[in-house]
Amino acid sequence: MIHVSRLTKQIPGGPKVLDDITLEAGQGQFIAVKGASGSGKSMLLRCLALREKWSGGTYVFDGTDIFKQGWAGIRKIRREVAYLEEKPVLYPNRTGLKNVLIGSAYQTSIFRRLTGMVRNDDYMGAMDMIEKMGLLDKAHQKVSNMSGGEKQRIAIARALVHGAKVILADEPVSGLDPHAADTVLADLKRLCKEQGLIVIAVLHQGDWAERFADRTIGLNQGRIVLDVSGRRLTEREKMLL
Ligand SMILES: Nc1ncnc2c1ncn2[C@@H]1O[C@H](COP(=O)(O)OP(=O)(O)OP(=O)(O)O)[C@@H](O)[C@H]1O
Repeated sequence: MIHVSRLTKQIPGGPKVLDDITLEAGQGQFIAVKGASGSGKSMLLRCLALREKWSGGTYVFDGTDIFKQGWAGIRKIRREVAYLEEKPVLYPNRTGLKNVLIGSAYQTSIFRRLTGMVRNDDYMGAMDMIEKMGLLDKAHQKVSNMSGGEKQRIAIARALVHGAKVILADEPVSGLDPHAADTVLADLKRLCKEQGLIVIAVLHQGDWAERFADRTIGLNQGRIVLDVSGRRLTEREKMLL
């Protein structure tokens, strides 16, 4: 469903930070990205989310050749590909439910943005998703009073309610305690299997990649040097990163 071919990112007047990346990801796959600091993990996710301009390459998503479609392609990515940062960007003084309902500007109709009105179906859809993320009792609590793991799960619920088919998560659990990290990753894995979601997550630390991912991709100096099914890396493979 995602087919990236020969993605290159050259910093103007600077180095090539992604070099000839070719990558496919199918529905229901949970892919971990590993690599040393500066290897290009965040840049890869940011390019897939179209938060960075590509210097070269083709990007086919869900059968659509994104760059050939102009704005329509960019809008498709904004709507269907969610980018989750380590500290999710939420409205701290609003409730979990409100945050899930709001969505991003690309996902919310102009009418709803102007009036703040919410259809009953949307309300129920948001509550269903919050329940799925195990946060029903926190739906009406302000996000500022939530833990890091709860905030991540609200951000995931928000992405899914607004139609995300892909979640790109940059170190989604690095600041969390082990139990909260496990909960977030287990939720993501379950959603992959239940909803055919594609998750691509930077999980460089610890053993999260081998415990939760179906596949691990390793980057070194902007190139893919490793692409293995979900298992522990051998000592030799770790040396490549
Ligand atoms: N705007 C920029 N201008 C110049 N260089 C940049 C820019 N953004 C990223 N880089 C460089 O691109 C390379 C890859 O950066 P990236 O943030 O993707 O690394 P990373 O693997 O995510 O690292 P970390 O694990 O430390 O977050 C780095 O060498 C970084 O310095």
